[in-house]
Amino acid sequence: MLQVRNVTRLFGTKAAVDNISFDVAKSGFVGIIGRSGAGKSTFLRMMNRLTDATGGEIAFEGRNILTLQGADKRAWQSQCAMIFQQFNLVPRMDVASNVLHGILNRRSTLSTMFSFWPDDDVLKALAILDRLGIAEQATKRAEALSGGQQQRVAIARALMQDPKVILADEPIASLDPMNAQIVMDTLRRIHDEDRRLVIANLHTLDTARRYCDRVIGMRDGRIVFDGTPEQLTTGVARDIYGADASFSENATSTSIEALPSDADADYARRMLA
Ligand SMILES: Nc1ncnc2c1ncn2[C@@H]1O[C@H](COP(=O)(O)OP(=O)(O)OP(=O)(O)O)[C@@H](O)[C@H]1O
Repeated sequence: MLQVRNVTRLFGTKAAVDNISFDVAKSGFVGIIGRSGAGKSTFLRMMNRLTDATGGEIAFEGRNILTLQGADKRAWQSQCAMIFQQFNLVPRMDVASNVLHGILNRRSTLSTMFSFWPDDDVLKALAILDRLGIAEQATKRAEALSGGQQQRVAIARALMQDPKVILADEPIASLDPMNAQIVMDTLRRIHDEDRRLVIANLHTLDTARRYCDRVIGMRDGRIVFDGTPEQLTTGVARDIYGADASFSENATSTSIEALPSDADADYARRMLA
């Protein structure tokens, strides 16, 4: 399904992503972990063509998406939806319109300028909101919703594109544990029910273990681990994070069961800074 071959992204002389390769044979839920600056976001941004690669190839269903231009590139970006840490909604716009914006580039500028959306599109947006349990929020301004609800609106906007791939860049990093769980459950359900490939950058180990079929660990732009959640032991995690013996699992936890102690929270701040 996906072949990543020797992909590199340089910023000046520094390699943010350094010659990485991996395959995804069939649709799965893949987590990418690593400390801040490891290259996780840069990789997702290259996949979505928000950032150009310096070298390498990313083939999706046999086609190198790194060389696509113009309409082909836009079509790929529509098949490969992206969800961001900060939701990226239009705060003053109502929730349904935010969701409809997922297909903005498929509709004429004039009709979208006057907020004229075909009934079928509106019904589809409402059905997606209903599926994600937030249909009753459809007419509210996005800014009036909680963080967890806003992220579900962002997921709904992504689903509006009917994407084959969902890229989530630290989707729960701004959320409290309860909302983080709701958002991760939502992403997992979308994968399970629709078989869409999900690749999520995650900053917490317990989330990666709990939700992913496969975890890729990045450090200094390179892949230093690629395995199952079971293989992601504390020792392995210590290597990925470049941490010493004082490394604490709870320091990277957002689970409700494992809220960090003050000491762990302090440690986490230092690790993730
Ligand atoms: N536009 C840019 N210009 C220069 N350097 C950049 C740019 N974007 C990223 N970098 C650098 O590339 C490296 C990888 O950054 P990236 O954001 O991909 O890491 P990350 O693992 O996603 O970390 P974080 O979780 O903090 O976003 C970092 O050293 C970062 O400073």
